[in-house]
Amino acid sequence: MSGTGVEIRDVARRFGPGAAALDGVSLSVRPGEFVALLGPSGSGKTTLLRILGGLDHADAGSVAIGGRDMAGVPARERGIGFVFQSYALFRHMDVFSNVAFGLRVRRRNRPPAAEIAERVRRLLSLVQIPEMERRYPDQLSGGQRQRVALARALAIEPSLLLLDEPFGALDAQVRKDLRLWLRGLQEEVGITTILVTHDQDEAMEVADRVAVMRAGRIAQFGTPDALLENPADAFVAGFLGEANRLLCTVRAGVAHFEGDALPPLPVQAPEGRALAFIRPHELLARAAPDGPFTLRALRPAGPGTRLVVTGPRGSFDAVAAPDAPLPRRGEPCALEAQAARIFPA
Ligand SMILES: Nc1ncnc2c1ncn2[C@@H]1O[C@H](COP(=O)(O)OP(=O)(O)OP(=O)(O)O)[C@@H](O)[C@H]1O
Repeated sequence: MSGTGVEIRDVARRFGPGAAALDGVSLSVRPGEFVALLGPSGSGKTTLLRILGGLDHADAGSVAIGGRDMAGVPARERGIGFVFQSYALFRHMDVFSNVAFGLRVRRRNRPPAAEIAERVRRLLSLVQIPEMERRYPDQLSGGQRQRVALARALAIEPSLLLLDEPFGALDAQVRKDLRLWLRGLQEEVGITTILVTHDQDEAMEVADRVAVMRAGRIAQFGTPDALLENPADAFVAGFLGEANRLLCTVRAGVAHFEGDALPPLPVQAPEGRALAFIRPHELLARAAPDGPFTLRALRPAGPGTRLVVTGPRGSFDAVAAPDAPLPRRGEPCALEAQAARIFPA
């Protein structure tokens, strides 16, 4: 198995008179890359995945997989493996038959039965459930079912794997284990993978690059680090990671915070009213007898303690200044921003 590149150019899709589900989306995915489509509900993630898979069509624009234009190419001829959250296994078939299904129904290039059996067993051991081939789906846990769904998707040796919230129904710890395992598996087989999720931890943890979607467009496409460090706009800055928001005015390269809540901060931003996004680790709190804030909570207590402080302009997540003693609950304190991302308000 090896991955192919995917080229999406100016794809648009509209389902009715309202806003477009996709409004001019372009994205280049490299062979073997793991890309996450991340965005709020209704931003167009699933629609884009369905168009890639040939389950829906674009009204405009083009999709090429492995350099081949997909216009008019039916889903089953695209060489794509799918795993959807709701993509139930065939309940009347055991695990072996579920995984073998895509090979057995082939009209052309159907491998002989012995080869199918060998391939199915290899896949079941790859997804680490070799001993379950005679079980039926309702005799499996949710995580085991998703592994079978993955084995079934991989059985046809696709060059592209499309995953739509594959772990959505699982509890938090199983989700975490399975996504790390999936990333390892993806590296092992080298298959180009596109994962739809609305869980930013999931996207940031497994993907080489993340496409943040908003209202049918790609707000930003980049590595997890680049998105956190250099968000393209206020939406991405607010959507990814935690951030305190404060209004400010930028004058001569210095941000002056509303109500002088924090000391002025040198910034590189256009003049005028702006919204500052300050990550908790960039906001230092220290005890100050006449400080405008009050320490309300420490969470969790112990190493890496985060502080919650409140003041006239709401509540902020901060960390204790390293050069000062940890403030006590109820004590007045002052805040200082070490860095901020600034966007016009
Ligand atoms: N078959 C359809 N008919 C009408 N509208 C649709 C259809 N499919 C999607 N839409 C609309 O297109 C927009 C994008 O939907 P899509 O399912 O792609 O979003 P999403 O980002 O995957 O959301 P979620 O995270 O909730 O699954 C939404 O406004 C949705 O209501």
